[in-house]
Amino acid sequence: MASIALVNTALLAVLLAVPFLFDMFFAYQIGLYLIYGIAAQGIGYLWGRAGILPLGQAMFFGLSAYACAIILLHVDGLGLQILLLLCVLISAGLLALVIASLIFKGRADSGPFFSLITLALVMICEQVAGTATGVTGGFNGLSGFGTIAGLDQFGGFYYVIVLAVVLSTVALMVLDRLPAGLVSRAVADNEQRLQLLGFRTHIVKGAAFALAAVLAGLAGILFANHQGIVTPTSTGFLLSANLVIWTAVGGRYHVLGPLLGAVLIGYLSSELRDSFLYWEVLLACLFILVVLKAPGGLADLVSASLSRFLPAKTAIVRQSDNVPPTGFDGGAKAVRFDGVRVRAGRVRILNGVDYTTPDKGIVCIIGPNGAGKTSLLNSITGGLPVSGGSISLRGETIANRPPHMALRSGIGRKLQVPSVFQSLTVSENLSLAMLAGRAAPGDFFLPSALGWGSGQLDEMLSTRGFPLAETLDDPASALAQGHRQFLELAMTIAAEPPVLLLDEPCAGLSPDETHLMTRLVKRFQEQNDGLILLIEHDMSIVKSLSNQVMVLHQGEVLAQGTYEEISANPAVQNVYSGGTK
Ligand SMILES: Nc1ncnc2c1ncn2[C@@H]1O[C@H](COP(=O)(O)OP(=O)(O)OP(=O)(O)O)[C@@H](O)[C@H]1O
Repeated sequence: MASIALVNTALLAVLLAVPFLFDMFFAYQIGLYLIYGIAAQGIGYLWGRAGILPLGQAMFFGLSAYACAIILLHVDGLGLQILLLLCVLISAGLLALVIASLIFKGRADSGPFFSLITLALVMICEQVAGTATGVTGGFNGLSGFGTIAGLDQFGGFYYVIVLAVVLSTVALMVLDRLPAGLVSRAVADNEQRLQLLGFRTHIVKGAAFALAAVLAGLAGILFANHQGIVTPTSTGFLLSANLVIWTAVGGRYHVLGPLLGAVLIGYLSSELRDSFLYWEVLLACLFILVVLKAPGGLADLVSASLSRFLPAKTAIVRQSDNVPPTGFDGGAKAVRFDGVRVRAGRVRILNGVDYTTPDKGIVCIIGPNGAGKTSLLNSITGGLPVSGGSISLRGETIANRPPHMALRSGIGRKLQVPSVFQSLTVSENLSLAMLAGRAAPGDFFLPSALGWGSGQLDEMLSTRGFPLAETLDDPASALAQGHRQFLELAMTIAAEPPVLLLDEPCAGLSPDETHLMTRLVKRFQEQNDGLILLIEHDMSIVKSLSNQVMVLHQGEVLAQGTYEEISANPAVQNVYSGGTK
C-alpha cells in the first residue's frame, strides 16, 4: 500500500501544480482530458485486467452526461442534485450488469460478442440522442446549465476533476491488491480454470464491466459540468474509439496508463489536428504499432524505468488461522453413472456408461487412447453435455450443469494439460485456490484473504522435493511443464474437495517426480478420506495407487475390479496394452 500512497501523492502534486506552472486556461484544457482519462481507466480495468474489450463506453459517458444536464437544468438544491447524480452512477453500473448478464451468462469466451454488442449499443445511443429532440435537444444538444454548486468552469471546477482523478486512481490501485482484483486478472488469463475453482465467471466479468460503466458515468457527469453542453457526439462511436486508442497507447495494464494516454494523446490531438493535416493518420499508425509491438503501452516503458524508485511488491504471507472452512458435505461421495451417453455432432463418445464408484478410495480409469476417459470426467464437471442417462452424487443430478457448480458440489478437477493462471505468480495461483469454496462475497475485499493458507497446503509446500517452494513469486508461465502439474494439483486440493478428478497427473514427470506425485495423491486421499477418480496410462502407477480400476473401451465400461482382477481379465488383455514409465 505504500506504493499507492507514493504514486497518488505524486499525481496529486503534479495535477495541483498545473494551474501554477501554466495558467488556469491550460488547466481547464487539461481538465477535459483528465475527465476522458477517468473513462479510459475504466476501459483499462476491463480490457487490461478482465481481458474484455468494450467498444461502447461512450454510451455510459453520454447517458450520464445527458442525465447530469437534465438534473442541473431542472432540479434545485445541491443536496438533491448530488443524490440524483449518485443515482445516475448506480444506474450506469446496473445497466452494465444487465447487459453483461445477457452476454456472459452461460457462455465462456464471449469477448468478441461483447465488443460487437457494445459497439452496436453505442451506435444506437448516438442515433437516439440525435433524434429524441424533446429530451436531448437533438443535434444541438442540451446547454444553458451551470456547474454543480456554481463552481467556476475555468477555475474551481478543475480541483473537482483532480479530486475525481485521484479517487479513481486510488480505488483502482487498491482494487488491484484485493482478492476481487486478483479474480478479475484470473478471468482474463484462464476462465475455464476459474470456473473449475467454483467461480461464476459471468459475475466476475459483469462486475468489471459495471465498474468501468460507473467510471465512464462519473466522467460523463464531470464532462457536462466542464463543457456546459452535451451533444450526441458525447455518446457516440468516435469518442468510444478514441477512449480505446488512448487506453491502448497509454497502457491498459497500469492504472495510470489510460490517464497518461488520454491527456497526452488527447491533448496533442486537439492541438495538432488543425495544424498537422496527417495527425489522424499518425495516430492510427501509433495505435497499430502499440498493439503489435508494445501491448503494455507507454505506461510499461515508464514503469520499467520508475520501478526501482517504488517500494518492492510485498510477497504474500500465508497463515492458516481464522480461515473459513470449505463446508463441503462430509456424507457419501460415490458417483453414480446410469446409462450415460455423450455425443459431439455425429461422434458417439460415451455409449451408455453404467458404473457406481466406491464411496472412498482411489479409482483408476484406464483404457486405450480415445476410449472416452477424459470425456467421462468432462461429463461430470459440465465440459460436455450429456445427451442420455444421468450422473448423480448423493442422489443429486450433477450432469449438464455449468462448470462452476462442480466445485460447489465438492468436486475438484485437474485437467489433462496442466491448467493454471500463467500470468499470475505461483503464490497468486494458490491464493485463488484457497478462496475457492471458502470466500464469502465480503472476503473478496479483504486484503488478508489473499494470505489464506491451510495445514494441507503448508504440508504439501514443505514436502521434501516439492518443486514450488522456491518459486512462489515467479509467474506460473516461467514454470516447467512438470512443475505446473504440481501447481495445478496444489490448487485443486487447496479447496479440499471430497471428490477429486485427476486427469493424467503424472504425464510429463520424471520418475522421481512421478513418485512424489503418487505419494501426494495418496496422502491427500488418506487425509480427506475422499474419493479420487484418476486417469492413468502407466500400469505401474495404477498398481501402486488404485483401490479399484475401471476400464473404458469405445465409450463403455469394459471391466471393473481390483488391479489384480483387471490384469487377469482376458477381455481387458485383449484391448488394453499399458506401458510403464
Ligand atoms: N468435443 C468433442 N468433439 C468431437 N469429438 C470429441 C470431443 N471430445 C472428445 N471427442 C472424441 O471422443 C473420443 C474420446 O476422447 P477422450 O479424450 O475422452 O478419450 P481418452 O480416453 O481420454 O483418450 P486419451 O487417453 O488419448 O486422452 C475421441 O475420439 C475424441 O476425439
